[in-house]
Amino acid sequence: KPVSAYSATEASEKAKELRQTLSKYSAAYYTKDAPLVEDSTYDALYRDLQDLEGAFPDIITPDSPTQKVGGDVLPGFTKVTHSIPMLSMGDVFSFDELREWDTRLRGNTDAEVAYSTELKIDGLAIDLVYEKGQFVLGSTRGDGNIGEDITKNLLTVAGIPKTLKEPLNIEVRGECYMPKAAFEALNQKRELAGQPVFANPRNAAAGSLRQLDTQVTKSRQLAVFMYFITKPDTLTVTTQTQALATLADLGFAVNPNSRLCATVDDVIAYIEEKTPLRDNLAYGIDGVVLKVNDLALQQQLGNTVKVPRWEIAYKFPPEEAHT
Ligand SMILES: NC(=O)c1cnc(N)c2cc(Br)sc12
Repeated sequence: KPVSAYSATEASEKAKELRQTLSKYSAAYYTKDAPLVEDSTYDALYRDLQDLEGAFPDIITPDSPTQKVGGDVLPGFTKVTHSIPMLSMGDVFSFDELREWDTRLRGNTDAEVAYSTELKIDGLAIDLVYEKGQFVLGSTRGDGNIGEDITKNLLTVAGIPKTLKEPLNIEVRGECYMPKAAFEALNQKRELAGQPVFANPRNAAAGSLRQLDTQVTKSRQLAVFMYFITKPDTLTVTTQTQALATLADLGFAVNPNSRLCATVDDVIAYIEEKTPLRDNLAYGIDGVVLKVNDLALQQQLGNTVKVPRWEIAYKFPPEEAHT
């Protein structure tokens, strides 16, 4: 029955039952040679638990299979070890924090600092590998080092060329998302079919991509915005703005709202300009990303244990609950 039909108590009981069932199934899957159920059954129950937890966050328990560190790799998917870790990103929640971050960064280098300022798409990170211009491997972020092979599913997603305009060996990263209109239509359909609805477009995109049934993925109208080339030295790309232009030239969907900002004041002006447009965008965004534009300087600044020093996400205040 739809998640919206559950009372908090029922949701908590149903979640407990799902956790027990899922851990029984995954124990059998990983320890015994014969799984107890089809992957698709496991995935469906896993998603039901995710949907319930999405609608009733306080029923989430630390031992829930959905809470494994860094997003566990679902059974049924081949694992992919990323060539370069897919790090997450630090974030700030106010202009004052953003200015502090900018001051600290400028204190770390004598070089000129300019920022490529980009919208933070509310989807899930993906990695795409091309060999001689052919798309050969697509994967999720997973825990940052090991993700899931979702190549077949990504072949159904708009904005991902199967063949590049040049026979390049290249690896690119971006965000896969479900457009708001597709999200609304999907939830209406699920509601009518008595299936649990998705809590938000990001969950819907994740659930649609991490599907073992590619036909389901194909039906979900997913799209991407690409924003990162992991091996730019194979190209004459030395800045992030050039990387974005190159991605577009190669046939990838690139978000049109990026801007080169010379100072943090320019970034704040960009944020103030873009924030009111948020509700009119065809896709969800949850903030703005600043990246040091010069790629050599990014390397020089490096990463902390968890996140790069050369980029930060300014997160929008949580949107008032949609009625
Ligand atoms: N434009 C960007 O760099 C960008 C956009 N949307 C996102 N969700 C993310 C996440 C990381 Br990590 S970077 C980035």
